[in-house]
Amino acid sequence: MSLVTRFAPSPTGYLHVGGARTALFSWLYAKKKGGKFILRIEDTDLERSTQASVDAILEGMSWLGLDYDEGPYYQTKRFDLYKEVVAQLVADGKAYKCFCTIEEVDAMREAQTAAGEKPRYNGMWRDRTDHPADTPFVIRFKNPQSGTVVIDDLIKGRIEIANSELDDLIIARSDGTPTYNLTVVVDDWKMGITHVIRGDDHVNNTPRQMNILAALGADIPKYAHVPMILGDDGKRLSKRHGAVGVMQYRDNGFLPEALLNYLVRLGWSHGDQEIFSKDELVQLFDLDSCNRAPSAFNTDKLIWLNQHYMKTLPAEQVAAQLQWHIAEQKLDIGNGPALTELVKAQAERVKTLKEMVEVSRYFYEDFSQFDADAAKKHLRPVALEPLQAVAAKLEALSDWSQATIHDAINATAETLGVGMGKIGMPLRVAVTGGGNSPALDLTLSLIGKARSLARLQLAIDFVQQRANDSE
Ligand SMILES: Nc1ncnc2c1ncn2[C@@H]1O[C@H](COP(=O)(O)OP(=O)(O)OP(=O)(O)O)[C@@H](O)[C@H]1O
Repeated sequence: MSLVTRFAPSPTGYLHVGGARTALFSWLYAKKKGGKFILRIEDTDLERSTQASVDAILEGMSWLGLDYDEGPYYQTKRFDLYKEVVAQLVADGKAYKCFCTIEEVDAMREAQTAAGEKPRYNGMWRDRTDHPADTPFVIRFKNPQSGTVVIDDLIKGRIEIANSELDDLIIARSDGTPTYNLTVVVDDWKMGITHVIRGDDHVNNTPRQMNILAALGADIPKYAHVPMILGDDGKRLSKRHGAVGVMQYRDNGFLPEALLNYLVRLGWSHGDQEIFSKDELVQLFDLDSCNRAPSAFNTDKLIWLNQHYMKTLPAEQVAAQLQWHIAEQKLDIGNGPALTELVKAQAERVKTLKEMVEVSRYFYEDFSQFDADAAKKHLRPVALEPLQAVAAKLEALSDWSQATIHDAINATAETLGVGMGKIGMPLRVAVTGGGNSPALDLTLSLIGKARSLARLQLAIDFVQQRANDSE
C-alpha cells in the first residue's frame, strides 16, 4: 500500500511558521517515500473559520512550493459521511445517546473535583435503554474501559495510555454536528492516511482517535508527533498567540527557499549540514532524525540563509521573487536594468529582497536631491574638477560597458594625478544620490549613459552652487 500523509490546518487565520514546518515534514515524507500528500481543511468550527483564512493557507503553501496530490478537502462538505459513521457506531453498540443536561455534567465534575478525582464523564448513559422521548441528547463513543493504548510514535517513541484515563468522548453534539476527533478519524480512515504527521499539541487526541478507528475496524495509521516551534516567550506559536504568518516573511523580503531550509533545520538535522536544496531534502529527510525537543525561532539564522540563497540561486529565480517587492514599492522596471541584473549587482550587499529594492531606487527613478550627509562629505568644491573631468571622459565613450567605464574612471584619476577616492565617492554620490552602491563601473553601466551624465551635471551644478555660496 502506498504511503499517504496529510496536512490538516483549521482555517482560523494565516499559515504560521509552526504549521508550515509541520506541513513541510508531511510533504517531505510523502515525497521521499513516493507517496501522496493530502491537504485537508478542518473548517468545522464555523464561528472561527473564514474563507480569507483558507485563501491565506493556500497562498502560504503555494509560496513555499508545498504542492498537494489531493485536496483541498473541506470537512464542512463531508457532514453526511460523518453522520453516517456516527449512526453506524450507534447501531453497532459502539456509541450511545447521552441525555445528561449541562447541569448534570457540571454537578458530576464538581463532585469529582471535590473528591480529589480527575473530572470526567462517568458513563451514566453508557448502558441505559430507558431513553426519554423528545429530550436532546449527544452521542458518546464507548471507550474501552480496560487495557491500554500504545502509540509507537515515530518521533517520540513508545507512549502508553491506560483506557481508564479516557472517558466516553462526545462524537456528535445535540444538534447532530460531529466533533473534532470524530471528523479527523473518519477522514484519516476514508482518505487512507497511513502516516499522521502533526504537531505534538495533538498527542492527547491520539489514543482517543486510535480507539475510535479500532471500533470502526479501520487500519490504524502510524503517528509522528513533531515538537512545537515556540515564540520568544517560550509559548507555542499559534494563530491565537502572536505567530507570524508565512506570507509576512515574503513581505519582509525572505526567499521561500531560505524559509524552507530554515524551518526544516529547526526540527531536523543531518550531521552538521546547514544548507539543503529541496531535492536534497527529499532524499535525506527522515522522521528518525527529527528533534524531540521544541525549538525557538532565530531570526539571525534565517537572515544568513536568505543571504546565502540570494547569492547562490539562479538570478532568474531570485528575480521572480523580487518582482513582488518591485510592485509593492511601485518601481517601474521598464525604466532601468532587468531584475536579473539587479540581483547580480546587489545580492551580496543586502539581507533581504525588500532591502534590495529599497537600496536600488536610483536605478529606476531620478532624484532631485542628494542624500544630505553624503553630499556634505563628498560633493565639496574640491570635487568639482574631478567630476567635470570624469563627466567629459564618460561623455566621450561610444561603447557604454562596464569595462569602458572602468577605464574612463581610471584614466581620469591618472590625468588629474589623484587617487581613486577623490573621484570615486563624488561620482558615486552624483549618480546614485547616496554613498552606497555596487562597484562604480557596474553601477554606471546599469544606470545608463544618458541618465548618468544628467545626474553628473546635476552634481556639478550643486558643487558649483556650493562653491559660489561659500565665496
Ligand atoms: N507552534 C507550532 N509548532 C509546530 N507545529 C504546529 C504549531 N502550531 C500548530 N502546529 C501544527 O500545525 C498543524 C495545523 O494546526 P492548526 O491549523 O490547528 O494551527 P494552530 O496555530 O494550532 O491553530 P489555533 O491557533 O487555532 O490553535 C497541526 O498539525 C498542528 O499541530
